[in-house]
Amino acid sequence: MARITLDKLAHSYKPNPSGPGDYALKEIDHVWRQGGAYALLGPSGCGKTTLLNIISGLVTPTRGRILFDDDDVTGRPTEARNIAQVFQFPVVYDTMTVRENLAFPLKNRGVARDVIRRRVDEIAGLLDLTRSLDRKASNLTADAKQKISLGRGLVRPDVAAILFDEPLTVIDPHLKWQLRSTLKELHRRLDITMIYVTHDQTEALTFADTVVVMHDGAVVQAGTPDQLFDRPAHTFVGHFIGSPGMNVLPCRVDGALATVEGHPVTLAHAYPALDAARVELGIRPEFIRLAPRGAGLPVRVRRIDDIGRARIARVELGACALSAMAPDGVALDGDEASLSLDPSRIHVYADGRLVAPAGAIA
Ligand SMILES: Nc1ncnc2c1ncn2[C@@H]1O[C@H](COP(=O)(O)OP(=O)(O)OP(=O)(O)O)[C@@H](O)[C@H]1O
Repeated sequence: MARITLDKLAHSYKPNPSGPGDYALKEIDHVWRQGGAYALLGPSGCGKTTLLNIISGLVTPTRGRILFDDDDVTGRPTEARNIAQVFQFPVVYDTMTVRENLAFPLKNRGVARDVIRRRVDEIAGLLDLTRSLDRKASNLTADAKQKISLGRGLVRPDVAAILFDEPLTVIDPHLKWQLRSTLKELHRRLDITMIYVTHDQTEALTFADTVVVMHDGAVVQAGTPDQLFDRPAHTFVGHFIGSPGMNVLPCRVDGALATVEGHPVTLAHAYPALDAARVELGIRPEFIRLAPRGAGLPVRVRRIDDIGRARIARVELGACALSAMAPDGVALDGDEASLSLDPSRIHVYADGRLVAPAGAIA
């Protein structure tokens, strides 16, 4: 069990990187606390697997260090790092029984037989594999095989961390929900640092206490699911998290007044003068209400989507497309309507980064 520190870590797959564009991972400083349940979330190609491979020792970083507690493991191979890994696709020994597969990592380390039996029974119970324990792994479904892989990752109680790389990819959709809850429960019981890589926000938000969001080779925010929703540190986070994501509207800001497409928008705070190429206002659809034409920002309604738990209006404010909540029973006259924005939920971004109001403590 360990705290994992990334110290000025950067990685390029090119032999002679010259600029930031040559780096799959830009410089990262981050601490994964002992016992934390983390998700590493981001779109395809943002550098998640590269970072995971650096933590596990499969890739040696171009620059920087990786520490397990105070121990510098940067140059050490995977076998010397005491890490368990679960990959996208099952890694099981087909000729062994499920019990033998689960016992393998413990047997390899000379753990006593009765301890192995107890631990294997416990993990099999948690993963609902008890009835299959004496069956050969070769005869099982892909779901069951991936559960064995999960079990092999979880069976050692002394690992520094368990790394999961999109572990539910092959799992049947109706089982995914159940397995995510099982993993969360296992994390509570086992007190092991877990890092779970995914591009799926639902998986990240249900599994993790802390979600680390990556974009274009950099960590743009690490926070609780609520923090990511309430105060996205970057427009990418606002847009990537949420369904639909945060609206991001080009604007001008002058003190406590923003101007969007020529219309004034009152802010809850005054902002300092912003010296940025791009100034934007961010607000989630949940904090914008659609109303019949009248007071508020004048918009044109393109369509209304019923997403089950709510109705989302897709509207245009001048050249800006945005989404807003359409309250039940709202009756519109033609396609013209108005929007009211909750000022306390509006954020201001300069070149993609969240700006603190004037006088606020960052
Ligand atoms: N072995 C490699 N050699 C060269 N470039 C690589 C290698 N592995 C990854 N890359 C590049 O590094 C960048 C980050 O890739 P990485 O696989 O870490 O992203 P990811 O977020 O895990 O994406 P995915 O979810 O698609 O696996 C991408 O531009 C990718 O093309």
